[in-house]
Amino acid sequence: MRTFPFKSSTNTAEAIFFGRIILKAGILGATGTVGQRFISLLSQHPYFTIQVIGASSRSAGKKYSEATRWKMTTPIPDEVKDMIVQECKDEFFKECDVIFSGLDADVAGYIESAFLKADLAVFSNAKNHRRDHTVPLVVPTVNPSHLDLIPYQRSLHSLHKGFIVTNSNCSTTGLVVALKPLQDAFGPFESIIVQTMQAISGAGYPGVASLDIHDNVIPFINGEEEKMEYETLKILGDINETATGFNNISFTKISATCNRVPVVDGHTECVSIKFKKQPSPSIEQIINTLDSYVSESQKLGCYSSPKKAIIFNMDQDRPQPRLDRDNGNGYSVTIGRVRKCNVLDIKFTLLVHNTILGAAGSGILNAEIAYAKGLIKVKT
Ligand SMILES: NC(=O)C1=CN([C@@H]2O[C@H](COP(=O)(O)OP(=O)(O)OC[C@H]3O[C@@H](n4cnc5c(N)ncnc54)[C@H](OP(=O)(O)O)[C@@H]3O)[C@@H](O)[C@H]2O)C=CC1
Ligand SMILES: N[C@@H](CC(=O)OP(=O)(O)O)C(=O)O
Repeated sequence: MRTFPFKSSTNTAEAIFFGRIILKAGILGATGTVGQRFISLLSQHPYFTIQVIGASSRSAGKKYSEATRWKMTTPIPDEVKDMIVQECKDEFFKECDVIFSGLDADVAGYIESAFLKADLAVFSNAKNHRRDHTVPLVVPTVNPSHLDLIPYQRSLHSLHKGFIVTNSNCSTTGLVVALKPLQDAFGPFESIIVQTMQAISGAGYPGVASLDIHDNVIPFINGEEEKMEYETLKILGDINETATGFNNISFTKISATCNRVPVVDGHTECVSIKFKKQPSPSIEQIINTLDSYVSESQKLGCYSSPKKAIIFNMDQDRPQPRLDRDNGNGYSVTIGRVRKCNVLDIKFTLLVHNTILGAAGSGILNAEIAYAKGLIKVKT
């Protein structure tokens, strides 16, 4: 296992001076909501340097500051604002050790496939490759063991260092962080019912029209419920002993209902679950299990890993998006209101930052874990 030698926030030059490993990162879809989050997180990251940024032909050839409509609350990082945006063609990214993709799903499928073919290591946010059984679908604080599929994926495409790893749908991300410790402790679920209240930033920029979302709730997000119902099972499943596929994408019944609400960042989810094994655990056992969960990314000491993957809040009116979305720098899921469910076994409410752990942050933490596991081959 490899570890990054230092854990501080010195700049790139100092890092090279100290002999630290620096991974050259390319960002696809750099001008969008997720792309901006990648830029903001990577520019403060001691082990990555932003090498190339790409977007559509509408943006290519322009300075980043002219091509993007920057919506982060911090300014555009100095090292990026004058960078020229490239077209998303693999030839412009061949010096990169890792590629982070925040591409629109209409184009992510074929662009990411071309990057894979060019032997590049791609961490994608888009939905396109998530259902491929040779592609790890990884939430970094839940199932990093699925990265072990990478050698098999490489062998199928005769690659030396390339692969595609996807992170999951943002609502699914929050849900599986809560479910994973419960499944590990108390066995599989009989059924799961989840209702989401999803932030506007989840729809990208400009996203939902202000006249639709202001003073309103929209009870439909295209394709979201199907994604939650499928991705949860893949993520909670096990890969087989030869790391060539999955053992048990389980038969848990899941029902998701997804709503868009007038919140800027942070998806809230109300979850009810029933365990297969009865009698079900007590509320106290559930709370202790959630509160004491330690993810593999924490054990590996990854730079972006939150100190706690789950932050349990006992207050009766939490979690709330405005108050809790930045917990663990946006990498923790906050859970509260654990109580008995009169229909299933238990119910609770969770909150996940949709563009950090739910998107760019997962890609970055997945890359840190893949590097620690020796799965990223760095150009020397
Ligand atoms: N927002 C969120 O919370 C989450 C989003 N995702 C996924 O991440 C991806 C990006 O989402 P988001 O940032 O919200 O979307 P945006 O619409 O904000 O950004 C889309 C990006 O894709 C680029 N793009 C569009 N068309 C092309 C093209 N033909 N060639 C190259 N680049 C192109 C855009 O470039 P340009 O500016 O030049 O048009 C822009 O950089 C999507 O697949 C989304 O489903 C996943 C989890 C959460
Ligand atoms: N659909 C999510 C964001 C998203 O783009 O998800 P996905 O990566 O699964 O397409 C939302 O609206 O909040």
